[in-house]
Amino acid sequence: MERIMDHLAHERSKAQFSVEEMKIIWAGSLHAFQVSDRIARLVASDPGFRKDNRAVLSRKELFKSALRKAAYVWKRINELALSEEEASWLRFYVDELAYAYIHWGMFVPAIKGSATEEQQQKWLPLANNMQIIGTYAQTELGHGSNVRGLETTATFDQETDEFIIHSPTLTSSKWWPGGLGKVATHAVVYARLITDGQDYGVHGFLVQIRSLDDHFPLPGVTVGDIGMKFGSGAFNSIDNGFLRFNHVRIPRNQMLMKVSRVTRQGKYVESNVPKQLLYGAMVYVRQIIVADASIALSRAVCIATRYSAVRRQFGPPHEDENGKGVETQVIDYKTQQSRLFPLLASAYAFRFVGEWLKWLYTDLIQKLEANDFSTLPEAHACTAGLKSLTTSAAADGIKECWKLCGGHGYLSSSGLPELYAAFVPACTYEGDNIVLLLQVSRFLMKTISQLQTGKKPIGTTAYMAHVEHLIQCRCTVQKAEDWLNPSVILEAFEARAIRLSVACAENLTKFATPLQGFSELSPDLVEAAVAHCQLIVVSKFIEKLQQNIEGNGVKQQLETLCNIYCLNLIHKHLGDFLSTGSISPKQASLASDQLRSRYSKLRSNVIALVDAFNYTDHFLGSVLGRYDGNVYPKLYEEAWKDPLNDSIVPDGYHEYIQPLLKQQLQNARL
Ligand SMILES: CC/C=C\C/C=C\C/C=C\C/C=C\C/C=C\C/C=C\CC/C=C/C(=O)SCCNC(=O)CCNC(=O)[C@H](O)C(C)(C)COP(=O)(O)OP(=O)(O)OC[C@H]1O[C@@H](n2cnc3c(N)ncnc32)[C@H](O)[C@@H]1OP(=O)(O)O
Ligand SMILES: Cc1cc2nc3c(=O)[nH]c(=O)nc-3n(C[C@H](O)[C@H](O)[C@H](O)COP(=O)(O)OP(=O)(O)OC[C@H]3O[C@@H](n4cnc5c(N)ncnc54)[C@H](O)[C@@H]3O)c2cc1C
Repeated sequence: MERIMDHLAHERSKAQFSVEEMKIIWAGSLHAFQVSDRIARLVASDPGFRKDNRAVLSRKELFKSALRKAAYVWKRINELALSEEEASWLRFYVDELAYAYIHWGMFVPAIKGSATEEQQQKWLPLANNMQIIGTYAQTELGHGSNVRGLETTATFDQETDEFIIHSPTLTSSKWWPGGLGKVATHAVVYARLITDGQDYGVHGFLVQIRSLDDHFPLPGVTVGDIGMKFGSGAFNSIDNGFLRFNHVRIPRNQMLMKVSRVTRQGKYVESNVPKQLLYGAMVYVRQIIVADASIALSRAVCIATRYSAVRRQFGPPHEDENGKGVETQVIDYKTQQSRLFPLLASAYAFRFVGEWLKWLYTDLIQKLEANDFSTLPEAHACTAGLKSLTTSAAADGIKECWKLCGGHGYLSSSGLPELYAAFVPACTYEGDNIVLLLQVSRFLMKTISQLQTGKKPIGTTAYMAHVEHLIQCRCTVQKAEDWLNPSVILEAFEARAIRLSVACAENLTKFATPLQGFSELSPDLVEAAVAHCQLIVVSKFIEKLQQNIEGNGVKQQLETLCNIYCLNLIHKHLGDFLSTGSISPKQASLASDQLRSRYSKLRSNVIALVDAFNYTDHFLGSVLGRYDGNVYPKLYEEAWKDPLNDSIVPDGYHEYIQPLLKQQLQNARL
């Protein structure tokens, strides 16, 4: 036991940089680090936030436990008079999916984004004080991705000055909204607005669905939970629900009227803001999900890295730091490094691109407030594309981390199965990842077509202004070290991205209609969108390194991580880089050489690099990822805690095992 604890300490002593300074870089600022660190410790030390029994609870127990925690969170927020920032850290570290995620993450933002000032003044105080609990009811049984296909209707009745909300078909039942099944009192419901006999498409409406006195559904409302979801624990603590309306009436002023409104006379009036703002809550949540992706991936990487340093298998006998003969740490196998280190690098890359995306979103909001809508298309493309790219990579990465931990990774106590089950739906919710990439490709094709009109591409598409150069340039790498030059990397990624996009644009012209072309070429368009999004991540990582980064050795570690992130992408997408002529086969081979050498350079720092995430053992929730590396005794201890071990002889022995054994014995005697 002692040896293993010493082992991680030895790993930490090998770090070539200041972990404390890296913690600040990871957190984003000294202030963010201090607040999050304080709240993380507060949560970890409070028995009310225990979560180690989650996997063995039944659905009902799990749900009730999540309700209890959500109420306790609210109590602590008020008792401690936490600021909004501290409160969101508290919810984050409690790490229990519950209705509050949707209430704060979608219901409140939808009101802020789509309601008029007057409506906000009425509804936001109620929501902010949790006098009402809200959900976001968009998706239906029959349509999720195709928002324009939603069937729920909101028909204006001029006589009573009300909207009648109705579910005309089974497929129009709302299906999936979190917190809807058993908790929410109100919902932002997306429905087709019909007035004067005309259908004006999907709009948002604020609808009360349960009584604030006895919690029963209001007349005309049928509501319930949609059932168990994948994995133990994970999303089963939350009540994703179904909802049907039978001619439910709401006052006219509960239509969210920032984008358009209906007058007392039933006239539909558009405001001067773009219709797409109706989808504003999705833009907001997608940028949050990019930050979630870096957190979920970094959690998994932290577990797999610490465990890989503790675990030993095979190998020529080594001497450890105390001169004892030991087997090889699995982290020293090159295959383990080539699977794990790119994931560590990705966690950092996603953190930085998430930080940038948050800036982009804040900038968008400021512009929208000044009636400047010019950056909305780019913000939509970036949030959609990066949400897709980072969640797909993080979900795959978590699964890889579990396999990197061998058999023990499959145990609930490793924390990895639940993390995977909780995160994998991020590839679907807030927009299916493929559907979102197709949105990005649409944006790219539009940008390319506008190049011919002389319109200058801006922001993340600014590189497209150099299309002529990027289409014909040749990569200058001649030796492996050349791959350490950021401008060489950047140009290779820009060349690959634009060549894939231009090829799609040219091929699209060969079809009878753009629609047909888009449909036939959609796999290629998705690849072009991925290339563009990877370029954004790469360029934001490189930009981060150009900032003033303090701390002993910190910048050097980030440079190595950036190199690994980029070179591994080249390695994984070699087909793209070679087929577009962005690099040559010889240069690809030099990139692989450089990648291997970066792994060796990173090796002694990896434990410190995951320590820099500053995750408490409570938050990690993993025996394999414990800070002290004391894995085996704790695994044994955890095993004893399983309810099956409550009794020596299992329940069912007398009914099913003993008679069987006796029968066999009798048969043998006959
Ligand atoms: C127990 C816990 C244990 C452990 C925990 C451990 C770990 C936890 C780990 C992770 C979990 C972490 C966090 C979880 C937190 C919260 C999660 C909780 C719940 C999830 C909540 C989910 C909510 C939802 O899913 S809500 C529903 C979302 N739905 C969608 O996203 C639908 C997707 N579809 C669309 O967006 C659209 O329909 C469309 C695909 C865009 C197509 O629409 P349409 O046909 O109308 O559009 P066009 O293509 O014609 O485009 C028209 C035009 O508009 C532009 N456009 C489109 N969208 C937008 C937009 N959003 N903003 C701006 N502009 C937009 C488009 O580009 C076109 O423009 P042009 O005409 O110029 O081309
Ligand atoms: C855990 C979880 C929580 C959720 N929470 C909420 C919530 O709070 N509120 C809410 O309103 N919704 C919620 N949702 C619903 C979610 O937003 C939708 O499931 C999501 O938008 C995907 O839509 P879909 O299910 O209709 O998938 P579909 O669109 O039916 O996708 C099925 C398949 O078809 C493909 N596909 C679809 N369209 C195209 C196309 N045009 N081109 C190519 N391929 C296509 C997809 O790639 C996918 O492979 C939640 C979902 C989950 C899993």
